[in-house]
Amino acid sequence: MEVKIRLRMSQADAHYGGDLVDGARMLALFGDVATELLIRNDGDEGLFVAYDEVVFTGPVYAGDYIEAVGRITKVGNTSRKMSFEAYKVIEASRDPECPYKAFVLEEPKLVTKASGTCVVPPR
Ligand SMILES: C[C@H](N)CC(=O)SCCNC(=O)CCNC(=O)[C@H](O)C(C)(C)COP(=O)(O)OP(=O)(O)OC[C@H]1O[C@@H](n2cnc3c(N)ncnc32)[C@H](O)[C@@H]1OP(=O)(O)O
Repeated sequence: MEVKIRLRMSQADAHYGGDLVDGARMLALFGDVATELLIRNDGDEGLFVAYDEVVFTGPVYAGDYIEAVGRITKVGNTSRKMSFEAYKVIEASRDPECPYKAFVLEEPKLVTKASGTCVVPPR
């Protein structure tokens, strides 16, 4: 089972110079993907206990469209190990002369990957 969320990074998501979005924003998306995976798999929102890897592979800017995907990779007693990727699928213009231009990417760009573990109540 795979869960996918797609959304546009708004001006309110810009946190650093040049409208760069905080990397933690991608982790917030992964938290929502994890929650949906747990609801579908276990009927419970669960709790995120730990990430064992987070890699930011490309910048995200206000106006970019991001797809966050995740899946459960290992089922324990109460633990559910998961992997996640975030892809940029539409890129906002970085040209101040053409601020409304945007580009559909032929190939989605991997911007963040991660893996971690959530915990659900025992069955
Ligand atoms: C996804 C959510 N809907 C949204 C969120 O992100 S919630 C926000 C952030 N998370 C929290 O606020 C949770 C805070 N943590 C807790 O409340 C507790 O740590 C916990 C309830 C999540 C776990 O309690 P704890 O007593 O630590 O757990 P254990 O009984 O020791 O272990 C339970 C299973 O989890 C495995 N495990 C524990 N720690 C780790 C770790 N660091 N890395 C990987 N796995 C871990 C442990 O092995 C148990 O697995 P099994 O039951 O044997 O399968």
